[in-house]
Amino acid sequence: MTGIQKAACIGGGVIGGAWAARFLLGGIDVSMYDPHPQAERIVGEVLANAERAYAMLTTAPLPPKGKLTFYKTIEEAVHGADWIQESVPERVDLKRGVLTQIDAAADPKALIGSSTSGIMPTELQRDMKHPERMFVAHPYNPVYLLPLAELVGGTKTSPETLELAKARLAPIGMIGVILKKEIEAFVGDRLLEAVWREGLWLIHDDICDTETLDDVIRYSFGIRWAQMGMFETYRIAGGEAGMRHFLAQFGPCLSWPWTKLTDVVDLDDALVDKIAGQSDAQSGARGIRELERIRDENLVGIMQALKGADGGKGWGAGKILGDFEKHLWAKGGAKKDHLDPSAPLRLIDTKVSPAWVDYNGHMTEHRYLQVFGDTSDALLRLIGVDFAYVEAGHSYYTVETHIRHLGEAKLGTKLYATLQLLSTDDKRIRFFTTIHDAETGDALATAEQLMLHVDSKAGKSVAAPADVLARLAPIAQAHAALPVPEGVGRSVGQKR
Ligand SMILES: NC(=O)C1=CN([C@@H]2O[C@H](COP(=O)(O)OP(=O)(O)OC[C@H]3O[C@@H](n4cnc5c(N)ncnc54)[C@H](O)[C@@H]3O)[C@@H](O)[C@H]2O)C=CC1
Ligand SMILES: C[N+](C)(C)CC(=O)CC(=O)[O-]
Repeated sequence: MTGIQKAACIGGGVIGGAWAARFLLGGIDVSMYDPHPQAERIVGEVLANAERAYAMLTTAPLPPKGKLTFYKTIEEAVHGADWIQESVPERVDLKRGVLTQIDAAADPKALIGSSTSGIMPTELQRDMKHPERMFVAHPYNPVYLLPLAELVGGTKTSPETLELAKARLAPIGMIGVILKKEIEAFVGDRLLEAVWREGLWLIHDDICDTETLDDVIRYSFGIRWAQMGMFETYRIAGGEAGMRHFLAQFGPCLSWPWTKLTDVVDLDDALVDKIAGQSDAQSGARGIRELERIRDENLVGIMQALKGADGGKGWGAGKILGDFEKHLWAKGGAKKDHLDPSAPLRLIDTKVSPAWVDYNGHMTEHRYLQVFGDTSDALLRLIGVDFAYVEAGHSYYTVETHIRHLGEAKLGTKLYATLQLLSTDDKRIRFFTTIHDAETGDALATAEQLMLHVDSKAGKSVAAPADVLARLAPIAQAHAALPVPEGVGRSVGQKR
């Protein structure tokens, strides 16, 4: 994948700060320009939340975090950047001025994206000298978690620019969707505005309050939209007769009408007070950063669930997450030259994230199995059993596991896992993994496990190929000389 080498963020508010976090956590250095006196604090807080979210999102090896530098001018900030993202307030005159300044100072080959929620790129690129590399890259909040950027070109944008932008977003876990034509507010905000307009009327007319309205969304079609969107959902709602039947049944309702879509509610002081008051009553007990953290935990949970959907292939945003993780593993997984076979292999470094903690206030039991599984996956990648190998039809399956819990891991505890081979043959790998507290080195849990090499299409065990066995052999040989770890061969309840 062709990635971004250096990014510049012009504007570091809600969206610019979150773009910066997406780039930095993707290993890209970021130059930032924002005249706000507290820009560094604000971006720092967004980045802290983003790091917390990534720790929950994935155990795949993130690249070393990029370096964030604040500059006093746009010219300095864009110097050397190959992706420049403009995220200043939504005013056409301001954006046009800033983009023209960026254009004058940037490398002519740099891509220039605007975060605008609705202004057409043709309007924005009007005064630029190199408008062919300017486009809208409209993201969704929080940019560091939600993968979509709508890519929209203006009349002067070259088609190559949009393709290049799409390719450069993939390595940071994003998906660029190229729109066929430019239109104000693009696709997402057209839909959101329609729903929002209707929501404002429902509050204005005292049909419900803000909390009830949010409940209606989050207990019903909000969850549905997160996984299938609108048309695939409605296809199912048409039953066996599908979309045609759905359109025939519900199409006529469009003209009854059920909505006030074309009327714009007057956001006068009374309505603003009413909405703000109801929103304070609904959510005011929590600060914005706290609400952001709750939102992020929920989004991570949804995305992780979707990653395992469709028989493990991944679905929707979960498929994008799965592809991102494959890319991370391919780039950073198990650095072979750092692994010394004369000791148990240190294969995983991780941290106890909030989603891992149970009602006892410590890491819950299935997360231990997850870390053990991630560790054996790392061993497999080391011996050449990677995603391509599995897709080609062979794999190792775990057939037996015995876990012992020896200590507690609380929220935020840094962990690492070491693996020692106990015995191997052409089909089997028996091994012993220890999860350690990274601060003290103490063993917190151990697992003795057995994996079997399989032909996954035939559904039976077969001998592993010679090249895999050849990579396994030197590790097995070196580990045979190590003392047998305490706990090997223990059964449940057995006395020490
Ligand atoms: N907030 C949201 O949910 C989303 C916003 N957007 C778009 O992102 C853009 C930014 O919006 P937000 O981040 O929400 O606004 P914001 O108000 O949080 O941030 C704007 C930032 O731009 C800075 N700024 C003002 N003039 C500047 C200049 N001349 N040069 C550099 N920085 C300057 C401000 O100091 C502020 O930090 C807008 O175009 C908006 O439509 C896109 C997707 C979602
Ligand atoms: C409210 N908004 C128009 C700025 C929203 C967006 O542009 C996208 C989003 O994150 O909802």
